[in-house]
Parts: sequence; C-alpha cells; structure tokens
Amino acid sequence: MERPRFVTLVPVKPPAHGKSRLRGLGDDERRRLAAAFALDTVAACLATPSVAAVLCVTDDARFAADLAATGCAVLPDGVADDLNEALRLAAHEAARRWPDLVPVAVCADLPALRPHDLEGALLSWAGAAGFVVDSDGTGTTMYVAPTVDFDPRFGHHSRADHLAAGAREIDGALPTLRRDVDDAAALAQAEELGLGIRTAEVLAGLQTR
Ligand SMILES: Nc1nc2c(ncn2[C@@H]2O[C@H](COP(=O)(O)OP(=O)(O)OP(=O)(O)O)[C@@H](O)[C@H]2O)c(=O)[nH]1
Ligand SMILES: C[C@H](OP(=O)(O)O)C(=O)O
Repeated sequence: MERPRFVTLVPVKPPAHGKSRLRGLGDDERRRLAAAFALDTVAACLATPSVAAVLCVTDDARFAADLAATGCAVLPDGVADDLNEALRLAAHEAARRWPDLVPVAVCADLPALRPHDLEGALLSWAGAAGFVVDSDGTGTTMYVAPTVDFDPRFGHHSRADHLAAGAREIDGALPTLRRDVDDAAALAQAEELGLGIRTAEVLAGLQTR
C-alpha cells in the first residue's frame, strides 16, 4: 500500500498576543520570539519527507507574509478565538486544495522541532484520529485524522480530551515534537534539544543586551 502524504496545518496566534506565559520579556521581545518559534516550526514541517504541503492559519496579515516567504500557504482563521474550529475549517480548505493529503495540525510553538521526529510520528500514525502528547504529559502538540474525522480538541488538558474523543496516542520518543514552549523553563529545555535557527538568532540577540 502507498504511504500517506500529509498537509500540516500550523495555527499561529498573532505573535503580538501569543506566548503570554513567557514572562520577563518586553512586548517586542516576546513578539519576536513567538514569531521565531513559528518560523522554525514551519521550516521543520517543510523539510519533513512525508509532508507535501504546509498551510499556516493566522489572523496576523503582516506575519502571514513572512510565513509565506518560507514556502508555505497561509489562511486567515475563519472564526475568532476558536483554535479548534479554525483548524477544522483549515482542514476542509486543505481537502479542497490537496484532496490526496491527510491533514495534521502541528502547534507553532515547537522551536526545537526536527523533521526526523515529525516524520517518525507520521510513520507511526495508525490511520484514525491520533495525537502526540506534549513533554509535560497533559497537552497536545500534534493531531492527525482523515478530513472526515478531523476534530481536534486542543486546549487545557487536551490529552484527556483527545483520549475521551477516541483519538489514540502516538508513541515514540519524539522529544523535539513534544517540547512545546510556553514558559522560560520549557524554552531552556528546547535549547538543550537544539533550537531552530530563527529562535537561536532572536535569543542570542536578547542575551547580548
Ligand atoms: N490561528 C490561531 N492559532 C492559535 C489560536 N490560539 C492559539 N493558537 C496557536 O495554537 C498553538 C497552541 O496555543 P498555545 O500553546 O496556547 O499558545 P499561545 O496562545 O501562543 O500561548 P499562551 O499565551 O501562553 O496561551 C500555538 O501555535 C498558537 O499560536 C487562535 O485563536 N488562532
Ligand atoms: C494548545 C494547548 O497548549 P497549551 O496552551 O496547553 O500549551 C494544548 O496542549 O492543547
């Protein structure tokens, strides 16, 4: 049987409002870091062999241009303040553009993400709704399902919500896919794993001040 190929849906909250738990930074520094996380996440998705397309979802029109410059497609949210509904709408748009690709949502706060880990998770996907638990053990960093079943439950304690909805955990070490960054401690752990080039650049700028 032919291996499935995927379109990654990457939701990006406008960087000026995202990553609010990264404390001790000025607004502009936090915005630049949130933007760099997203750009590094997208770069890793684009470099993943089973990923044939990347569709970012953001309501930040200016940042959309920066994302598009990396080679991905970009779509506005379609609904305000509802991450899961925005992802559902994006999955349907992806099915219209790329009917042969399976949609997979990947959070945009994975600055250490390596194509090897995303590829590993996609190769382990069993064919129904599946998800990857975050490093902290309660959240979700990736959700995949055929378009007709695509029903993500990102949010507080999303691991429990995904399990309750019948989705299956995708196993494997996958350290860089699991390490989402919400706060300074997680950023330090991502740094140990090895940051993407954009995040490393922004962080180096902050540290030399
Ligand atoms: N397009 C879009 N993306 C969102 C929305 N809410 C969250 N996201 C993205 O979904 C992913 C997971 O969200 P969170 O971990 O809560 O990130 P965040 O909202 O930037 O961070 P906090 O301010 O700490 O809540 C990140 O990639 C966010 O950018 C939304 O309403 N629309
Ligand atoms: C989106 C959410 O991320 P958190 O804000 O809990 O890191 C989740 O894990 O489903």
